Amino acid sequence: MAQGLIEVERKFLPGPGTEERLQELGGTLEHRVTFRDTYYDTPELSLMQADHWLRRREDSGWELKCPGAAGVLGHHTEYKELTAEPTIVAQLCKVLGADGLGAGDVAAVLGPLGLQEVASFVTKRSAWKLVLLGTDEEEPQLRVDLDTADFGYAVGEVEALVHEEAEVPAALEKIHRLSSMLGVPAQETAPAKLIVYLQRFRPQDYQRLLEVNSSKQRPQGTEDPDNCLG
Ligand SMILES: Cc1ncc(C[n+]2csc(CCOP(=O)(O)OP(=O)(O)OP(=O)(O)O)c2C)c(N)n1
Ligand SMILES: [Mg+2]
Repeated sequence: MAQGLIEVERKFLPGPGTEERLQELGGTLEHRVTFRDTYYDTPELSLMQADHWLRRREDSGWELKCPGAAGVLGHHTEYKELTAEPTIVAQLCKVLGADGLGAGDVAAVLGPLGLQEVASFVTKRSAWKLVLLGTDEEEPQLRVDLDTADFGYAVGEVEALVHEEAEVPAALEKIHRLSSMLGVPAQETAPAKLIVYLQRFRPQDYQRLLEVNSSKQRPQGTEDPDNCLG
């Protein structure tokens, strides 16, 4: 993927008819693929607490997702995806307040930055692409990924990749239109696979993240219907 693209996405819970509906809407199945993701963080989850998500995806390398202008907003998220290792290292040092580690390989700074594996799981994905009828055929084309993780959680995402913030509103409009055509209830949110993994297998870490997010997002004494962990 090109460096620094903005991923705008909305997650949903797929049903048994989702693939058929995608076909009816003119979607084409690009591929079915299986991959392992391993996520890294400090023991205190300093990266996740700062809404940064570092992972190595088998066969495609390192990636750091950093919040875009909106981060998590209502039912959609907006993240920059960094894939060039020197850029990832520079951003890790910035977020973790470390200096003088140079701009080398990510693997070489894991130890010095105190980063260790926090989650690892395999995903089976069917990847679809689709151009909505009635829109110009220019980018952003929409992508729909239907994922099933090896710990039994299935989640879908409608996604557009754009180059700059100015393109985000149009991408969002298309994402919401397609979500509705797929029968996704307007208020539905679905947690990321990693979040469900933490909830099931590292409940204390999950709780820690929840607390940090609640205190960041919620004015004192109000409800939290839209916690950003989904
Ligand atoms: C509703 C909601 N979604 C995501 C986040 C942030 N977040 C949680 S885990 C996480 C990292 C994993 O992102 P995700 O899109 O779930 O991964 P995946 O679909 O496997 O990778 P892709 O192939 O799309 O790059 C993020 C950004 C959040 N706080 N709230
Ligand atoms: Mg995603």
